[in-house]
Amino acid sequence: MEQNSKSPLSKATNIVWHQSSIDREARFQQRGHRSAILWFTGLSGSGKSTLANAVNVALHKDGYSTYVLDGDNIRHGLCKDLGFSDLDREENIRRIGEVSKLFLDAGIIVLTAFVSPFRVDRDNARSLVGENDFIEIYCSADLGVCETRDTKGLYAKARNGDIKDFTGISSPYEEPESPELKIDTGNLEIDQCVDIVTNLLVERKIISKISK
Ligand SMILES: Nc1ncnc2c1ncn2[C@@H]1O[C@H](COP(=O)(O)OS(=O)(=O)O)[C@@H](OP(=O)(O)O)[C@H]1O
Ligand SMILES: Nc1ncnc2c1ncn2[C@@H]1O[C@H](COP(=O)(O)OP(=O)(O)O)[C@@H](O)[C@H]1O
Repeated sequence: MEQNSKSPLSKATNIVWHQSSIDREARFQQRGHRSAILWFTGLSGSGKSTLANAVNVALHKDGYSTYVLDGDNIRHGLCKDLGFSDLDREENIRRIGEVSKLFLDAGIIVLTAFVSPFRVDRDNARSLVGENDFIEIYCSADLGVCETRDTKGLYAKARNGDIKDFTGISSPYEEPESPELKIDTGNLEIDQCVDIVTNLLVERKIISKISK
């Protein structure tokens, strides 16, 4: 199978896809649960990291194999060469999509917490995997709420002009049109948000049950 042969970034020639002898079904049998990508998106301060980490704790406690990829952390390593221009964000999300796909193949429920402001970039990440494997979770909190939280003081800096291209202030956020979940993280308690996510995982038979 050819991979990314049409990507302008692709320099791969004479490369042949190597099929692993252990597939997702085998990992599912061993682990007792399916893998999935839980793609949290929303403004800075909307609660992506908090919710992804709380869901992670709930799943881990029940023995499910999980991993969180968080924007702030990934930008210290894998994506430390990238800034916040539209093109850099596109490349950031492209890499995260590819890494998430590897986690999916490894049988892990991967939770990604990135602003991922552009619809086309999120849709490209979705298109890398099967429709049932990608769960887009829109952490929907008003800009005013996010700005009031401003845990890192970034909104204040963006308003002052000390940070350029800041999402919601000087760079756009394109709301998801039909996410699997839209969660009112501006008003709901974190535990309520966690229940919404874990209930969907049970409903979709990714996990069999979750303890409350
Ligand atoms: N210009 C600008 N715009 C948005 N966010 C900024 C910016 N500069 C720094 N930060 C901090 O970086 C975090 C967002 O990184 P992401 O990798 O999630 O961004 S993106 O998906 O590539 O748009 C984001 O983290 P969260 O607050 O957790 O969302 C910010 O803390
Ligand atoms: N559902 C929620 N209700 C109240 N406060 C929240 C909620 N989710 C997150 N927070 C708080 O909002 C702030 C920003 O959350 P964070 O998870 O860092 O957002 P993001 O990752 O989207 O930037 C933190 O102080 C966090 O404790």
